[in-house]
Amino acid sequence: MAQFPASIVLAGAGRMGGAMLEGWLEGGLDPATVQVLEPHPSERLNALAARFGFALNPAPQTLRPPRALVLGVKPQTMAQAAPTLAPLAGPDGFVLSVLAGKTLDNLAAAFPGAGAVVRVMPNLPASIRRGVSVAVADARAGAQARAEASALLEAVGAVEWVDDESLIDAVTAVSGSGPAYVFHLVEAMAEAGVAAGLPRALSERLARQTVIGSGDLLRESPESAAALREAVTSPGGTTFAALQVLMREKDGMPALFAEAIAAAARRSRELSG
Ligand SMILES: NC(=O)C1=CN([C@@H]2O[C@H](COP(=O)(O)OP(=O)(O)OC[C@H]3O[C@@H](n4cnc5c(N)ncnc54)[C@H](OP(=O)(O)O)[C@@H]3O)[C@@H](O)[C@H]2O)C=CC1
Ligand SMILES: O=C(O)[C@@H]1CCC=N1
Repeated sequence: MAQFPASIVLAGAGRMGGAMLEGWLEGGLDPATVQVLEPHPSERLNALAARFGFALNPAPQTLRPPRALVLGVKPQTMAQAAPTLAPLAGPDGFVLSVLAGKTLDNLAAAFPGAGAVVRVMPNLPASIRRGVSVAVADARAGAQARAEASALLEAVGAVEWVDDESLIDAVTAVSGSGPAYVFHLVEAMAEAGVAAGLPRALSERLARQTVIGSGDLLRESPESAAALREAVTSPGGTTFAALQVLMREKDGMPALFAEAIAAAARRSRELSG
C-alpha cells in the first residue's frame, strides 16, 4: 500500500469523515500525524481519540498547512467553513474533498493556496472498510499526491480513478447514495412481507438477512448479478412471478432506478452552485 500523507488535517469528522479517520488509524496511520477539527464530536469520535491519541480540536494557533487537508463537511457548510480552513491549504499540500457536488473548480476557488485538489466520492460502507471511492484530481496533482490520496481511500475500501470529472455526478448517484437504496430495499421487502402476513420482526429479519446473504454471494461468486438472478428464478415459479412485476418496462425497478439516479445526479450538479 502507498504511503499515507506525512501530515493530515481532517475538517469534519461526522459519519463519512469519522469513518475514513477510523479506517486510516486501523490501517496503521501514525496518530501523531493527524489533527481533527470537529465542532460536535460524537461519542464514537471521542472514543477513537481516547484510543489512538490523535489531536481532536487542537488550539487553532498550533495548526499548520498539512500535506493533506481532508474536507468532510457538508456541501451546504463549505462556504461558511472555507474562510477559516483556507489558510491550511498550502502550496506543498493538497485538498481532498468528499463533498457531494463541489467541483474541482469550486474547491480551487475556495482554497486558493492549495497545491492541488482531489475530489472524491466515497460511500458509507467505508465505515467497515468495505466502501468504494471514485476520485478525480486536478492537473496540478502529481503522482505522489495521487498515491497519497489513494492510500487514504484504500484504507476504507476499493478505489477507482477517473479523468473525466463530469462522471462524478453519476458516480454520486450510483455508489455514493447507493447504500441508501439497498437499505430502503430491506425496508420495502420487510413491509411487503408484513402485508403478505408475516409477523413484523420475522419479516425484518428475513429481509435483512436476504440482502446480507445476497451481498456476500455477490462478493464470493464470479457470476454476474444477472446470472445470479437467473439462478434463483425457476421457470414458471415464484421468483418469475415477482420479477414480472419488478422488471416491468413502464414502472418496474429499471424505470424507477433510472428516475431516482437521474434525480440524484441532478442534485449533485445543483450542489456545485
Ligand atoms: N454520509 C454519506 O454516506 C456520504 C457523505 N458524503 C459527503 O460527506 C460529507 C459529510 O457528510 P456526512 O458525514 O454524512 O455529514 P455529517 O453531518 O455527519 O458530518 C459533517 C461534520 O462536519 C462538521 N462541521 C461543520 N462545520 C465544520 C467546520 N467548520 N469545521 C469542521 N467540521 C465542521 C459537522 O458538525 P455539525 O454537525 O456540528 O455541523 C459534522 O459533524 C458531505 O459533504 C457529503 O456529501 C459523501 C459520500 C457518502
Ligand atoms: O446524500 C448525500 O448528499 C450524500 C452524498 C452521497 C451520499 N450522501
